[in-house]
Amino acid sequence: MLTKTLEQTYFVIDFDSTFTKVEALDVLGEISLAGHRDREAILEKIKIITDRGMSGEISLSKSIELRLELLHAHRDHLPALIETLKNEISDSFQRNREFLTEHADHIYIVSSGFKEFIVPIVTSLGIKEENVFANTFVFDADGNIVSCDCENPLSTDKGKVKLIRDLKLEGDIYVIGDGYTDYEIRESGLANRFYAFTENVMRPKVIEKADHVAPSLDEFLYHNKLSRSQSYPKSRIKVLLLENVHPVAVKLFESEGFNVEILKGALDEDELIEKIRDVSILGIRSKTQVTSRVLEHANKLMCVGAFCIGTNQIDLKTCTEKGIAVFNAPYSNTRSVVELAIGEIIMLVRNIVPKSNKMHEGVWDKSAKNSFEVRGKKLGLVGYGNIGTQLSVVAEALGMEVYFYDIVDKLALGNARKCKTLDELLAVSDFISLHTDGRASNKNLIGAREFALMKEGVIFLNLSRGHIVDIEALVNAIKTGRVAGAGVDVFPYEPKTNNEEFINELRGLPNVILSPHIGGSTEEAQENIGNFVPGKLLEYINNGSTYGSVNFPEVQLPLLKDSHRLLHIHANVPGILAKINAIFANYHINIQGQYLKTTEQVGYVITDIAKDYSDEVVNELRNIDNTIKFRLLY
Ligand SMILES: NC(=O)C1=CN([C@@H]2O[C@H](COP(=O)(O)OP(=O)(O)OC[C@H]3O[C@@H](n4cnc5c(N)ncnc54)[C@H](O)[C@@H]3O)[C@@H](O)[C@H]2O)C=CC1
Ligand SMILES: O=C(O)CCC(=O)C(=O)O
Repeated sequence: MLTKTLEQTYFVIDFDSTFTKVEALDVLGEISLAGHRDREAILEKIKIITDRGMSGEISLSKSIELRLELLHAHRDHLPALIETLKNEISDSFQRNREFLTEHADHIYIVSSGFKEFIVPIVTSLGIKEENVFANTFVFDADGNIVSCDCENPLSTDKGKVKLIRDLKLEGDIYVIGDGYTDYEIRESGLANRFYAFTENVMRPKVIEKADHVAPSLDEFLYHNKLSRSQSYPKSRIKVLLLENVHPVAVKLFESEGFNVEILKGALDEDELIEKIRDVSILGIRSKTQVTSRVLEHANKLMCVGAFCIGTNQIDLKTCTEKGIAVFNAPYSNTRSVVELAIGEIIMLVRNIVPKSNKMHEGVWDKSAKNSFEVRGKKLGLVGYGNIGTQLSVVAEALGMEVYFYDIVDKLALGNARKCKTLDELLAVSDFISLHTDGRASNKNLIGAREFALMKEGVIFLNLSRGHIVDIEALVNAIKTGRVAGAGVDVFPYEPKTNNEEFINELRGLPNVILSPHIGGSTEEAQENIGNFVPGKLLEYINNGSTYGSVNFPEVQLPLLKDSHRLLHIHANVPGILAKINAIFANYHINIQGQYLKTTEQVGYVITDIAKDYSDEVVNELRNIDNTIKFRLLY
């Protein structure tokens, strides 16, 4: 539908840092200088020379000459170089092989690099060898690379201009490249447009001269309405990742070509309102509040990823009303919380923290008074979900008797005993650990009344959500000795960043372990979450699947193949599916696959159809009454 063949247009594409992610001579240096004692220093020099040449600071011929001198390269190094470059082809070129082969007659690779490595790389993606214009190495009798073919215009300044002039191409010329020498073709008047390619490097001097900036080949193809692998260039889709999510998540989005912004801390409501306007994918952890006010300004937002378990910080109802799918990571950090809880239970019942603090002050206080084993003691779990149940199993392995209370009827694991009421659990337990979710109605679930029901000298843990415990009541219970030790990881108010002071009445109390909401903060958990949540978000963006969403009708869709997928999100009112299908019938469109799932609030209809259909179909679908969001994928 969006394809257009530009019969008379030639695409002139640069190689280094455009077709590939890297500068090939830098890579050759890494290979040829392996084992050289000044390798790093020489490589740095080569990089500087490359950059100076690309940004037009020194002449091209000078840059080639200086680099070849430093390289000490040999013919035998070339196979390894080619192997490396094969893995370094720019992602958007890899994705758009179809464009490269379809337009092979009109695609020219013009580079001041060298044919010896360029030809094998570009021909592997369908470029014609006769359309590759580049330098060639000169070898000495022993196979050392000593120079380049001086007759070739591409080894001289303005060489690309000379070459294009000599080619006498009849038609429009669009140049795609990252370097100043690519822009020079446009400057000379020989090219109609110059696209500064920034997927791998950004050169301000080049960008300022460009007719258009292309963060990926998809953007170039989209701009020219050419056939492409992405219906909408991902470089135009902004991803905002807050609260220091694991770098693996950033990489996953970047390698798909998204425009990613990362911030270490959380943002407050007003700051987020400012940022959210042009954001399509938002990633947060537990601190960022995605309120209805924020969502009012989130006109482009398609999905939110909570890089944690809890989603109480997100206004899920408003997200659903606005057609924004929300995902979380329900299991990835549960083990980490369980291990911390077990560790704290033992530390608290042995009074280790006050003892350790005294030792640091030089006080040796050896005594068994008020120190106990956990074996045979009663552990009461409030909330028997993913964390509560795992803790139940591990605690039993330590010989503890487990009691639990959950508002939902849950299967007891091992020998754990179900309590009928919270009060019953509070009265029986030597240790109480909270593992409920953070729903609003759980606010102050544990307050003065509940502490009064607990055994004298109970050990109390909250690693779930801060608002579940009335802090003032906990402080009183500690001061009166009702609570002999407490482990608190979560607080009603938590600092937004590591630079903000932690202010709380629990500070300074004896035998109280305070931790900065790190129950789930282990390398393992964060890496797992960093893989899991982007996986869900990308499945939704790329394929429409909502499996695992916490607020959307869940569908696991087949991969899209040879068809276009139309995603229609609407308020769940009668008759929408009929209206959608009436439009397909009116336009004689054959449906290749259709899926419908609803929740109380919304309906989600996914329809796969053949590629040939008119724009009116899309317009009519978008305009059905009660439509919340419409998306097209191919
Ligand atoms: N400190 C940290 O870094 C972390 C904290 N968490 C928090 O831990 C909590 C538990 O997580 P999961 O076990 O994965 O959640 P989950 O959703 O699997 O389990 C929560 C359980 O609590 C029950 N529940 C809710 N309200 C209750 C109430 N008033 N009384 C009794 N039971 C109630 C639910 O029925 C459910 O079975 C959540 O609040 C989560 O946000 C999770 C991971 C890390
Ligand atoms: O690691 C975080 O930021 C939050 C962990 C948490 O509380 C959760 O997963 O619910």
